[in-house]
Amino acid sequence: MSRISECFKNLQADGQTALIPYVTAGDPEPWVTVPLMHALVEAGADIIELGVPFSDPMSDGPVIQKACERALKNDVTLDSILDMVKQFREKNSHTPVVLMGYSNPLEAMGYQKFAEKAQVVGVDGVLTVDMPPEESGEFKQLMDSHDIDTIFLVAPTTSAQRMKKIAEYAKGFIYYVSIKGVTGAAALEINEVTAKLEEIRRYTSLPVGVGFGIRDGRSAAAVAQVADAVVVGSTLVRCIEEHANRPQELPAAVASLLAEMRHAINARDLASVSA
Ligand SMILES: O=P(O)(O)OC[C@@H](O)[C@@H](O)c1c[nH]c2ccccc12
Repeated sequence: MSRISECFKNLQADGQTALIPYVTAGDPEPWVTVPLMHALVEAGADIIELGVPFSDPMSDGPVIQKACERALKNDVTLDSILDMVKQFREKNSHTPVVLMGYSNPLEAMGYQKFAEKAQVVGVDGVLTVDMPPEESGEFKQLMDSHDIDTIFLVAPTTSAQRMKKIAEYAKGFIYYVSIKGVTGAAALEINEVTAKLEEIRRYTSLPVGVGFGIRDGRSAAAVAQVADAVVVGSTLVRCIEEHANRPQELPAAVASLLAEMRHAINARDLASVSA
């Protein structure tokens, strides 16, 4: 069983929801990423979504776009990111790491080489925003044969027919993008999300995570009531931006934001158990 499936299985057994922070690798400086990942785990992260910075991140809003720019200015490459995962694994063998980004950097390395390296350093999943499952053939096969889960996005506009296709191709979990638009946009609408998750679950028994528009403990706790995982990106990345010129303080500051969300989710979980 993959590290991701194992993680969800354990959480579900305890009636808990996964908390998945997104951070861009190498932002604001390469050395920060590994200590930040450890701090996030300590603050309650169950899975880490590590962004591979890209020069043209078309699904990302200004906050994550700027994070990509900061990281790229430091010459962060896919190779150096794989090295960060390797370093992270020296002290953490249980927290799944999902590489999240656009297909271009993976293509540039070559899918075969990427699959081999990613498996060796301990990457558990990949989410390539601009690669729809129908076009993922060779890539997906390589990920499968190297035990790396392929995670795909479902959007509010995704048709039932495409949901079926995505459910066929997805491994690990399915990522439901709660709102149309880019990362860091408006707040999500919980009733709409609830209805959509019901629909997605008709097609898959995989866990379903929700991201986009989760900004605080309240929205995290609300989503946790209906989703298997809560993904938080821009709120954390904004905190990284604010600490860009005092990076020593950054891991603790970002971790404390995440810890607030963890507490809010747990409080709700407990309330619903006793209700
Ligand atoms: O930033 P938000 O609104 O909290 O949403 C999570 C999101 O940042 C993260 O999962 C992500 C970063 N880049 C993406 C591109 C597409 C889909 C998702 C993402």
